[in-house]
Amino acid sequence: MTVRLLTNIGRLWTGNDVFSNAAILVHNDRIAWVGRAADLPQSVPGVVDDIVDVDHVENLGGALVTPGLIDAHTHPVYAGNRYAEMAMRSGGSTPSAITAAGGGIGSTVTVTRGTDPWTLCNGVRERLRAWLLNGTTTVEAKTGYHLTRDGELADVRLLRELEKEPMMPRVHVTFMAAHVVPPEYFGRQRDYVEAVGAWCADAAAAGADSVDVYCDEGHFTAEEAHWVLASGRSVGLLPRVHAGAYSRRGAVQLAAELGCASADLLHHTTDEDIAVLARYGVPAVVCPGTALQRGSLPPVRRMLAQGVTVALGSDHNPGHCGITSMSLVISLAVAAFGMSVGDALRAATLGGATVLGVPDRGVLTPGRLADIVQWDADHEGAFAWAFGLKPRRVWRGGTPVQ
Ligand SMILES: N=CN[C@@H](CCC(=O)O)C(=O)O
Repeated sequence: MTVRLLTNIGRLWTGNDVFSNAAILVHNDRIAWVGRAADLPQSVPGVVDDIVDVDHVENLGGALVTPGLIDAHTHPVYAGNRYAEMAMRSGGSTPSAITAAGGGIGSTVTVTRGTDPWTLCNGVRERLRAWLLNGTTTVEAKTGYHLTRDGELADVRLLRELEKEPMMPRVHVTFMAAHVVPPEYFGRQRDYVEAVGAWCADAAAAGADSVDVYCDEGHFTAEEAHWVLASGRSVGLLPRVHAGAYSRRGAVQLAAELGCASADLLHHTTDEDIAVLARYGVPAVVCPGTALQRGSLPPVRRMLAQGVTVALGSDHNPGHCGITSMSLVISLAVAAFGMSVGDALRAATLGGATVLGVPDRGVLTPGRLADIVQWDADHEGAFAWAFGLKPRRVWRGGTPVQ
């Protein structure tokens, strides 16, 4: 049993309250008490009889403290890179020109399939570690670059195994074999959709938490997405959907119909879509890094105004965006989506916890996980200023990350 007191916190942004001159008492992996240091009780029943007897006292030097950040949308299981494709796109090349030059998602599928598991594992480990060191204590991570039954299931297991290692964030594993149609199924898209539906039970058994489908032009129709998501839901996976990244193809309505845990990206979203999200309580995951890359921004302020729960994601993937810093994502959300710092920080903490169905985190209150970040600043406004505010220290479940 370990009791840890974090004290001399200049500004504590808990997600529910803001305290100045604050302290946090941590008992094992959970928060035991938070508040103004002046109100710290002498004893906390079941935790410590006398506050002078805590095992560790850490002076945070007047810094800003927040909950550990949560990245609600990433694609980290891949090998290789597509830097040349990024350069082409920046120079105005069309998606068909990029594909003709050997780029696109299919090229990552080829490289990932040809990479040995050890090398793939090392790459994913490095990425996940970067998230944690940047202050993100929970990462949603999708499969989707093997697109074979065995490869996708190995990806699920890889993520589950990596999460157990030291220096890793918590991982929410999403099975996304329905990313694109792989080459061996060209001309047989329906067969692939049915195969993926059947693989969902294996993915759940391998440890996946969610199932996701890319419902968009050049990917899957709403009817195909329905098949896969309903299959996943029937075996206990949380359904989520890539909706409106390039075009509106009925994904928002589908998300409402299936009670999806999230509709993601949402660049092409009308007021009617927003009303559907609000009415059916479907949270939105928005990703400023890739929205800026594509030059089409989701109407986030209108979503918030209509009461839609918003979470933020990096949308880290090999083809568009290498961000592993949610503090940078917060800066971009403020600058590009016009979110207030408070709304963006909430979307990167409580919003993510809501979307991932993990009520044990995202807010610093007694009983929640002690996933905590001390930042190199004394006010949360620094997130808007810094474009990549750095953590000074991160605790995962009460344990300092070295
Ligand atoms: N967000 C998900 N997938 C990306 C593609 C990923 C890639 O290009 O590898 C997309 O939006 O297109």
